[in-house]
Amino acid sequence: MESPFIIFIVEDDPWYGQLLHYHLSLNPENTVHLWTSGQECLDNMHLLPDVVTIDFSLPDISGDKLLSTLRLRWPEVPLIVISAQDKIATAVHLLKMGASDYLVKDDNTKDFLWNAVQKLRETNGLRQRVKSLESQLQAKYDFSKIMKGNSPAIKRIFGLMEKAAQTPVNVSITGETGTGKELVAKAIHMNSGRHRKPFVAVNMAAIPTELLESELFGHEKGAFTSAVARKIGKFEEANGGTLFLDEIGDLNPAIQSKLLRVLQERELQRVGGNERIKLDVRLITATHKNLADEVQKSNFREDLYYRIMGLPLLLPPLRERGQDTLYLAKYFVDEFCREYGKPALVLAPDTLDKLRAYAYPGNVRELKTIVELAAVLSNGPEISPADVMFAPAGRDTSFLSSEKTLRAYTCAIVRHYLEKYDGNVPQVAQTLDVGKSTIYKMIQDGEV
Ligand SMILES: Nc1ncnc2c1ncn2[C@@H]1O[C@H](COP(=O)(O)OP(=O)(O)OP(=O)(O)O)[C@@H](O)[C@H]1O
Repeated sequence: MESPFIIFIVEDDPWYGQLLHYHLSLNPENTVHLWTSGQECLDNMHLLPDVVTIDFSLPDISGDKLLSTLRLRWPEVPLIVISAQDKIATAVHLLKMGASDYLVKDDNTKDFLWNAVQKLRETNGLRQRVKSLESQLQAKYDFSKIMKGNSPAIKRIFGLMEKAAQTPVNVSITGETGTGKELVAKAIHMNSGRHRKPFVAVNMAAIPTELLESELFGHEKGAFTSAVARKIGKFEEANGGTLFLDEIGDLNPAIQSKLLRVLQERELQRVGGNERIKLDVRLITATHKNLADEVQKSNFREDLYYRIMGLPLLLPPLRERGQDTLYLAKYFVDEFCREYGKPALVLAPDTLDKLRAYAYPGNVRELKTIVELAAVLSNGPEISPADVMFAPAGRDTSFLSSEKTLRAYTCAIVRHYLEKYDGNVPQVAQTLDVGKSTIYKMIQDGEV
């Protein structure tokens, strides 16, 4: 049940007070209290009224004195002044002191008061809804609630995210596709002092080069042939909040220079415009490339690199997060069942082996897709190895270019064959001409 809307009427004329009390009590959701003096009202403020109506001429405290006391101590509570005087100067004075409304005592007062209370109820309802949605959103972005992981590598990232949320420093996130870069950026924003302001994400690689400048900085009407109206750019959209620039490593040199200037000057001019627009934007960038290498190769401006680097976060690929693969797989299965109202599903031991053996070039995104598909395909309470389907082999074309140690290559090869033969260790051992126990040991040590 909704809590009642508490109304205080402070009125020394008993007949008039009763009239207002009766009228406002017609709505059963209102709880109305009638106080005949200012002191009585102050003594009962612990009841936390949603609105107080004040008669301007009270016996003990003047209306404006009571108004200023209430305003000072309970600034959130709306105050409606009811007065016999129809003087504009008094009304203006009281409204300036913080009264929400000023009503003159006449035959219509009770109806005006009814409407004023009704409006406050609606505003109150909306305010509470906004508050509850805000706290839901906040809870949704609680680091540990959205970013799952137990490995030391990911825990280190959580620690850095915490630090990033507490300061307005720029953040640069590096990680392979699907490692959670956008999730990290959103979580930092939602846990920072800017969480009530916009979070705007732009994928630089997805926007054609010729549109990028106007997309980021906006344009004025007529700036170019197709500019039929003024357009606000992503920087302006994010003003006061956070701008997440994904795939920053793919930026062409001309836009790199413009971006650098905007970041240095903390203001921008829309394309074709003269007005200088001040910016207060927290920048989070992400890339799957090694930006330092790109600087070395002269593909990325060194000055821009240092300007955006801020706090660097290196998201490890899933295959380097040890037991997190299985931890995340179980989490995604539970989430899937909860979301679709399915009875709980478990991953069979062979399925866990199969999931553990795969390299996940698409990282967490790929694991999530695989596990959700497996949950859809499964018959009965257990997800079997046959329900788990990986993308066609041979996707990982970067095999030799990634410059791993010999041991890491060995593990990758064993992982590949375990995947190919559905975790059938004797068959993998036979194909690679190694002992079964070597492979069992690698599985046991979490290497494959
Ligand atoms: N640690 C995690 N816990 C739970 N979900 C995760 C985690 N990491 C990533 N995800 C989920 O994986 C998917 C991919 O994450 P996200 O889009 O943030 O990755 P990305 O690195 O930005 O990818 P890309 O580089 O391809 O844009 C999303 O559905 C995200 O919610």
